[in-house]
Amino acid sequence: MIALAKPPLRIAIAGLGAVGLQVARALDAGIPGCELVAVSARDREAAAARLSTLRRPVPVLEIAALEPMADLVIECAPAALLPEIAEPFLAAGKSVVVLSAGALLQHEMLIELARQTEGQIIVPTGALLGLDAVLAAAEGEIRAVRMVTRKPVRGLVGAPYLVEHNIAIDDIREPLRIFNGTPREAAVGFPANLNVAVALSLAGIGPDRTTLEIWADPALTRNTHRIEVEADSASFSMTIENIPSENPKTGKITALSVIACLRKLRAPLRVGT
Ligand SMILES: NC(=O)C1=CN([C@@H]2O[C@H](COP(=O)(O)OP(=O)(O)OC[C@H]3O[C@@H](n4cnc5c(N)ncnc54)[C@H](O)[C@@H]3O)[C@@H](O)[C@H]2O)C=CC1
Ligand SMILES: O=C([O-])CC(=O)C(=O)O
Repeated sequence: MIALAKPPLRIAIAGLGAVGLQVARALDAGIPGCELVAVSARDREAAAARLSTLRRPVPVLEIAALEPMADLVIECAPAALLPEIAEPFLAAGKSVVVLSAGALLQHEMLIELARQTEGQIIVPTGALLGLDAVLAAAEGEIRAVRMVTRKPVRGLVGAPYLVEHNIAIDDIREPLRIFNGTPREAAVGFPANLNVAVALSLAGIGPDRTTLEIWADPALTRNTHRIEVEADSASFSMTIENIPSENPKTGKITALSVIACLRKLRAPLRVGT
């Protein structure tokens, strides 16, 4: 006997920028088992105009109005909005896809809330690679995880860490190391830039034992992340060179990672950890 079809997962998107708009378009084009039901945006009129080309336009609502309408929300907004977006969904035992992964470290109560209600926080691989291998290695013993991020100057300007430490990068002619520390420190100093390092640390040995260097490189056009892992099961190193999207801080692959993650939620065949 064939089981009855499940109702589609009702999906809301909070933040209609470089990531949100592309994910909205993909959902509108069709991701099996998923249905876009609403979005939230700062400028609601502009968002409605951007959505008018969808086959099935959806309402643009306040953040607080999303939860009653949806089973899952995709947070792709400025990091400061993470608690406002995630908390109602988690309190109701629902799921949240989190792009502003760095902000999870400042709001660890969200993870505790998900534990209590059996909700779920899903951090997609985003602009990074290899979290499947890092997760597998973490089931054994990981000795070290190192990450080196190199970004074009325009992908870093304005970061609070640079302002606070009076580091001027606009006119540099050579690559300059601007940070050497941990993902926990970077999440505060580079909230719009180093979500990837926090995602890596959550998959591996945590935000205090992972090490991170950030370089501003005037010759680069791509956001480049290199990861090196030493574990009792394997040693591996990986590099990704991200082509920036319409937002120079965000690689094009980020939205595609979210789309792949959504496709996996109801897929008959799941590949990768
Ligand atoms: N985990 C990862 O691998 C990556 C994470 N990110 C993070 O994902 C998030 C989204 O990135 P992008 O789409 O590039 O950013 P974006 O700046 O292009 O879009 C964010 C959108 O949120 C909107 N917004 C602002 N206030 C709002 C409010 N009160 N209600 C609803 N919407 C509001 C803005 O108008 C903007 O359209 C950022 O936090 C970014 O740092 C970005 C790249 C990779
Ligand atoms: O590489 C990118 O495109 C984005 C990035 O570093 C991040 O948000 O963590």
